[in-house]
Amino acid sequence: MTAQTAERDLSAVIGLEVHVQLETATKIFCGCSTDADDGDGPNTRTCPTCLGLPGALPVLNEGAVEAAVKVGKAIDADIPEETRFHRKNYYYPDLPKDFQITQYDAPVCADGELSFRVEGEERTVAIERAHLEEDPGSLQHKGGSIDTADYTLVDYNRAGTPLMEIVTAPDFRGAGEVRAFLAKLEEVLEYLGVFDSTRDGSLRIDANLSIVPGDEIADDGTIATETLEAANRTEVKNISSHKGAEKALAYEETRQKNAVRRGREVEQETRHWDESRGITVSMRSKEEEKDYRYFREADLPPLRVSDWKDRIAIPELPDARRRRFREQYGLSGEAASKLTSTKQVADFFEDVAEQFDPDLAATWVADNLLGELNYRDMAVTDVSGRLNEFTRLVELVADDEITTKNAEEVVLRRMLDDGLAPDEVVEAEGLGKTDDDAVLAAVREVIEENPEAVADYEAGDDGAVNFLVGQVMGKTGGSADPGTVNELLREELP
Ligand SMILES: Nc1ncnc2c1ncn2[C@@H]1O[C@H](COP(=O)(O)OP(=O)(O)OP(=O)(O)O)[C@@H](O)[C@H]1O
Ligand SMILES: [Mg+2]
Ligand SMILES: [Mg+2]
Repeated sequence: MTAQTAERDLSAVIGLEVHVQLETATKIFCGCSTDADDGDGPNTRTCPTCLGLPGALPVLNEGAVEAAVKVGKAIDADIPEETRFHRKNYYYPDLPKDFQITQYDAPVCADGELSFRVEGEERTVAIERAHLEEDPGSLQHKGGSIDTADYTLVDYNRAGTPLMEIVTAPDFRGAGEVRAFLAKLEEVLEYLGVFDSTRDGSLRIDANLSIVPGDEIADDGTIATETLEAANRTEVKNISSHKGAEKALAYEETRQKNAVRRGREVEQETRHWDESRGITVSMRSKEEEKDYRYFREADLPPLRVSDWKDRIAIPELPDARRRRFREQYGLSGEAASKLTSTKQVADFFEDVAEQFDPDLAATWVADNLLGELNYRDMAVTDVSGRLNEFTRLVELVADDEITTKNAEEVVLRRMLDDGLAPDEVVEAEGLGKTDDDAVLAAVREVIEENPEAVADYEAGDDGAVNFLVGQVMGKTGGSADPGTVNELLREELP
């Protein structure tokens, strides 16, 4: 077999476990703040419960369950009548009580799915389950990374932050698909208001990858369960960015394909993604389920969500909102995508579109505002308190009080750079369109001062008007409307 056929005959199979921090004010089993890093220093947001001291009892945070139910609804999952917590036992310094309270056989969400677009195609990946659990503390490796550090410090401020672990089926066939999926997942979670992507470490990925011979993949892309179970997979733990996941998986795919091609077996193991070196390194052989000695968490009774879940509402999700924007406002697909990129942008646009022609609102929000914000590394959330100022700017343009060019290039920029209100910029820069009398006076002066151009015009040279328009624009400091000047000139010329 040549290397080329071998390449074609092997396919990567990828499944993800995505851990997302749910946005709640307090931790999942105690009243400590979830603000892990508000400047007070390590281990200041802790109590006997999240420190795992003997005898401390967990009390479930209702807000965390509501957030989880919202996620379940957004991914079309089944939310069972009753959900339960289990103890997953393992020894590691980030987990002082030596077990993590998590879910096992009755997770809060099961059998969901998420669709996303990759390279112009719609893909749907199954979500096997999504369950609630507590985040462990965070380790800080000093003098190196996890495998090379001199020593390690532990901070329990993060311990007990509500996490949702979202487990996909092994439905991905490449790292690029994973990246597109993660972007879509984050978008949905942010729309739900249960997640903050700007928070450090708020999304962490365990990426599982195995190599399967291409002829084991059916025409519809499915792979037999026995094949999936038989394939040795590696799990790259704790990747903290989309880009990291993409790179780690691309690396792992190449590494495993090379091993298979050389006739070596891939070890079933847990690996670590070393961001700075751009490689994955072996950490330990993969633990098996029995290693965790799962058993019921007796300190938390089973939770009935059956009637409660119906009262938990979710907002319009990005796909639906994009569709509605196209229909209701007549926007192009591209404009609708841009304007729904975050819930905040979409809300902002709708506030502006309520007051103006949707096309004008779309141009101003999608092109001008987002462009200028992007250039400054700012987000719509940085200006959401200034909606009135922004609508005033659009109003100045709509009412023809300032030119579009000045609005874009002067007013908007100074609003963002100097925090000025639009009327203040117009005043400071003298941008108000010159009133008609002043323009007429300038037109007459220009005709007086340029007898040669006037003669050319009389001789039939229409281009001479353009020259005269330029002269008038110069006299009025660019504030006159060129179309009006043109008309006035033709009226005044002999
Ligand atoms: N052959 C395979 N190749 C790649 N990924 C796979 C394969 N089979 C299963 N997976 C993926 O492995 C993951 C299994 O996650 P799950 O949480 O169920 O178990 P785990 O990793 O053993 O448990 P833990 O939570 O302790 O890490 C899923 O994302 C699944 O899609
Ligand atoms: Mg898991
Ligand atoms: Mg795992």
